[in-house]
Amino acid sequence: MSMVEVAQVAKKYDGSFEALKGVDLNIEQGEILALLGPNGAGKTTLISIICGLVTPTGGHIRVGGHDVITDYRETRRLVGLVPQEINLEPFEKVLNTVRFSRGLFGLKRDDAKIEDVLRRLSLWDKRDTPIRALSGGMKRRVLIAKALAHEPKVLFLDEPTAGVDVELRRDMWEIVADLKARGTTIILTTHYIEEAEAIADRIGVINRGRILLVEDKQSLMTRLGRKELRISLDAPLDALPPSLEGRGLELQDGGQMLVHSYDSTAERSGIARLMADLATEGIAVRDVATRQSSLEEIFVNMVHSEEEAA
Ligand SMILES: Nc1ncnc2c1ncn2[C@@H]1O[C@H](COP(=O)(O)OP(=O)(O)OP(=O)(O)O)[C@@H](O)[C@H]1O
Repeated sequence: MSMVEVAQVAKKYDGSFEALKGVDLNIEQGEILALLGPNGAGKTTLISIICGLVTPTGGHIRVGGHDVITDYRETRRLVGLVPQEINLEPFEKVLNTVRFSRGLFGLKRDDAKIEDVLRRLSLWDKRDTPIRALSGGMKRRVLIAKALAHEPKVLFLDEPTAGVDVELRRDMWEIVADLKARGTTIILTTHYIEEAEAIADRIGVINRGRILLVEDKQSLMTRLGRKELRISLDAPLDALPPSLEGRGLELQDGGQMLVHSYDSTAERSGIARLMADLATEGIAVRDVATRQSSLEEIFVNMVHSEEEAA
């Protein structure tokens, strides 16, 4: 059984604008899924629906096997949400803020649990500090602590590192890795492809209310990631010799660079034969380099071709 099951979920705002158009998504227990998508793609709407904060206009959602609408209380206890915006009470102290969040779920007070959460987020020393005296980064940690106070099984992070510095971003990634190690299922939305590349197990791409794909990160990068062999020539070529035509080769930089695109997963890349053919043609090679398309290029191409098709 998947931890989160989303089937044909649709959302129309104001009865007309379709923010989600039949989304299907399953998330397994203990995995980290990154939802990538441009502004307005529907990411926040989707996670708000799964958390039971926004009502869908169609479809079904189950968390831990419970329906989020008919079994609202049960599913609400299973999920924790770290929102995009900082919505904390400025004069409240850190410890009380987090303790209060646990109380909201009707759980009895458990100071040992709260201490554990605060320590894991490096907030224990700040427990008596009022929120307004914390740095922006510390406030983000408090948001995570609040979301973890009732020990949820599934944690949603809505753009956890938007606008934070590099150091805090890396700290956040460590916090997420630690949660995963403890068995928490994590769904995060992000604009940062680097973030998805660094921490996700699977990647979902969403655009204009539709999921374009959901795939294991590694296989996505190998499947869509073309590789290029860039051969710098001793002397520029005006044109490809006829023996090298029709093999996916391209001359660049005024004929100084020969570019061979190939599928890095194929059994034979054709590189050895190409180098031999260059020697036969008397074409001297100065240098060779390879480059692989990043997840960023894959993503931009995918969203771009969908926009063109629309
Ligand atoms: N309460 C609302 N009423 C009307 N339209 C809304 C509402 N909330 C969101 N929308 C619209 O639905 C679309 C999807 O918004 P959503 O916030 O889910 O996107 P997102 O992918 O999270 O974007 P971002 O990355 O900018 O946060 C947008 O066009 C947005 O304007």
